[in-house]
Amino acid sequence: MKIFRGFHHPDVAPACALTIGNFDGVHRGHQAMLALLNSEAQHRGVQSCVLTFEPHPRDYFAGVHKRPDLAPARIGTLRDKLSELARCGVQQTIVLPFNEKLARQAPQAFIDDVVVGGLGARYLLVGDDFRFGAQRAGDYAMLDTAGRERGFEVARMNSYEVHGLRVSSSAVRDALGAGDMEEATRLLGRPYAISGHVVHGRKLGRSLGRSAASGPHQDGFRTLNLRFAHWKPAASGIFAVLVHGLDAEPLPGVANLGVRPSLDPSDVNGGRVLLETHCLQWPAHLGAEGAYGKIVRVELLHKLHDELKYDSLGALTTGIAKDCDDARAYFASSHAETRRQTTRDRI
Ligand SMILES: Cc1cc2nc3c(=O)[nH]c(=O)nc-3n(C[C@H](O)[C@H](O)[C@H](O)COP(=O)(O)O)c2cc1C
Ligand SMILES: Nc1ncnc2c1ncn2[C@@H]1O[C@H](COP(=O)(O)OP(=O)(O)OP(=O)(O)O)[C@@H](O)[C@H]1O
Repeated sequence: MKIFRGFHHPDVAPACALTIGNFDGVHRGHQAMLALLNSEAQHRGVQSCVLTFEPHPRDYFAGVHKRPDLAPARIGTLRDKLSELARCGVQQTIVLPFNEKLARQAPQAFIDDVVVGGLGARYLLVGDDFRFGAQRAGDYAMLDTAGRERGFEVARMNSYEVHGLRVSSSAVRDALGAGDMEEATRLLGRPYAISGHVVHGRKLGRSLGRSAASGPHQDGFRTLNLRFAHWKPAASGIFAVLVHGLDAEPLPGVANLGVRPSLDPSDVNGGRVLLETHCLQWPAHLGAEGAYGKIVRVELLHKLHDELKYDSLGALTTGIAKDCDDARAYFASSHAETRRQTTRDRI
């Protein structure tokens, strides 16, 4: 999949079958839409193209109005979105910075500058609730009229539903917020996952478990850390996870997604949202530093509990040791084994 920031680039396809939206999570409704988009693009001999925004428009307005509560919790980072769009077979994605100019652009100007002038849309597919342009004043009827005048076809996608409910990013956010990973999986059509480069933490984890130097924890609770590049993740807490991309088989682990309230907030990652994963069994052949710089995908299969503010490092160590035991118990259950089998081929 080709990715462009903005559409003023010589390699942007001169004509395309287009869809527009935020695509946070790339859920089953989005997937159904993208399948239709791909087949319409193929039929017309043009590229399938997604136009998406970064930041999310509601993040932009939350900033302008100094109302962080208006920002939607984020299901995935831009990296997650782009990798799922590519997996859905999209040929080209344009990431448009959502800024003041776009926020103020009248719907007709958006059609002229972006849809026709910038992207050469021959076919435009939108959802049944799609609105666009300043004040969200543009709608399907306006697009349809413009399409007749400017020579592009406009189609509307019916709501894709699961058990009678429209699948939406908001519904996925609600499921993740409630820690209901089974419901999130149903809506996403895959287990919820976060991917990214393994970055350095402050290497405290390796000494944490050692104070309880016995049993399986004598090497400490080393963690592999991914940054979640948004301040408001839709999910948070402690999870049983599978790590893909390090070894031939996914590695079972236990992870913390959050801001680590028990630690000193002034450290290098203080306040940043991290996904910190402790693999329950670290393959010897990877070596102690074998994960740094690699891109991994961590599936959050089952929530154990919310992040806690422990009052000492000793209490944190005891808490993590219990989380490891609980994750082991989860993986020992037949239910988890089924999930593990079904995710194996998605590295
Ligand atoms: C399974 C697990 C559970 C955790 N739970 C919490 C928690 O409830 N509260 C908290 O403040 N930090 C929690 N942490 C974060 C640890 O404080 C952090 O991973 C540890 O200090 C290592 O940091 P480092 O990777 O920078 O070395 C957890 C970490 C793991 C791996
Ligand atoms: N279940 C669905 N069925 C059909 N089309 C959908 C569905 N969900 C989203 N779409 C369409 O996909 C495009 C991108 O959707 P977008 O990510 O902006 O919205 P969303 O998933 O409804 O998110 P939110 O809940 O935050 O409004 C839009 O045209 C939207 O109408």
